[in-house]
Amino acid sequence: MTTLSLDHVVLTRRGVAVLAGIELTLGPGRTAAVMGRSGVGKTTLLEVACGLVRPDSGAVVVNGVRLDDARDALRSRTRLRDVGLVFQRDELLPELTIGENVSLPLRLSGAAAADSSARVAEVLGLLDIGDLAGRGTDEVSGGQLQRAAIARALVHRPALVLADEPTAALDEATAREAMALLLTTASAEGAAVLVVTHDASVADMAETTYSLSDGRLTPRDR
Ligand SMILES: Nc1ncnc2c1ncn2[C@@H]1O[C@H](COP(=O)(O)OP(=O)(O)OP(=O)(O)O)[C@@H](O)[C@H]1O
Repeated sequence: MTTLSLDHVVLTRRGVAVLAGIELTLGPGRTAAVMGRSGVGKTTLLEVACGLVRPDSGAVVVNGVRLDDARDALRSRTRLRDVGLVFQRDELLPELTIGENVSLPLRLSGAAAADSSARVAEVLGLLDIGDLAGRGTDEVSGGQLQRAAIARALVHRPALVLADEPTAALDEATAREAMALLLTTASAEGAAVLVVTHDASVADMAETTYSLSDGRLTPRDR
């Protein structure tokens, strides 16, 4: 089954066709990156892919659920259950520990505390931050914080992980390390990954890379 399918997706904002016929499919465990200059529509593409924003036309299917014409409740449920999201920064809650932050998607989907803690420990271990569960978000490095954000995106075993400039706040070496961990851990768990970034060295770590311009995706040579 296809994990993410965007079929002729069109979205106009303020008279500009930000997405002008996007075609993209990703299967389980596959990874893709989208590059493009600032304001070209990369974040918008992710918002449409997770059902947060409805396109004007075209079909968006995530893990077998058609989102573009689904009711709000189904779009929210699908996003909670089937999608993991990673952003650039400032996304972990400072009043919770690293472990508590990572457990949130599980707790929100109703998992029992005991089941959650075993899975949280597992996924923190996969990202090599198993010893940081009890720390506050201000007691770890930027790279460790981003690993925790990746752990949180993966903890509920989503079919699809969407990442918006996930390494932009990190130095080059830490960025590559975090991106490699995101791609390998997600793929090993069978999740498809779509990353948007302006950083070619980060994008090139995905199996396929595209450029977004004038509302369209074109495969990028590398
Ligand atoms: N909620 C909104 N309402 C109207 N226009 C918006 C909205 N969000 C974004 N836009 C516009 O849509 C276009 C695409 O924005 P988007 O954030 O997707 O770009 P981006 O490629 O992610 O940019 P950056 O790399 O700077 O984050 C921009 O022209 C932006 O001003």
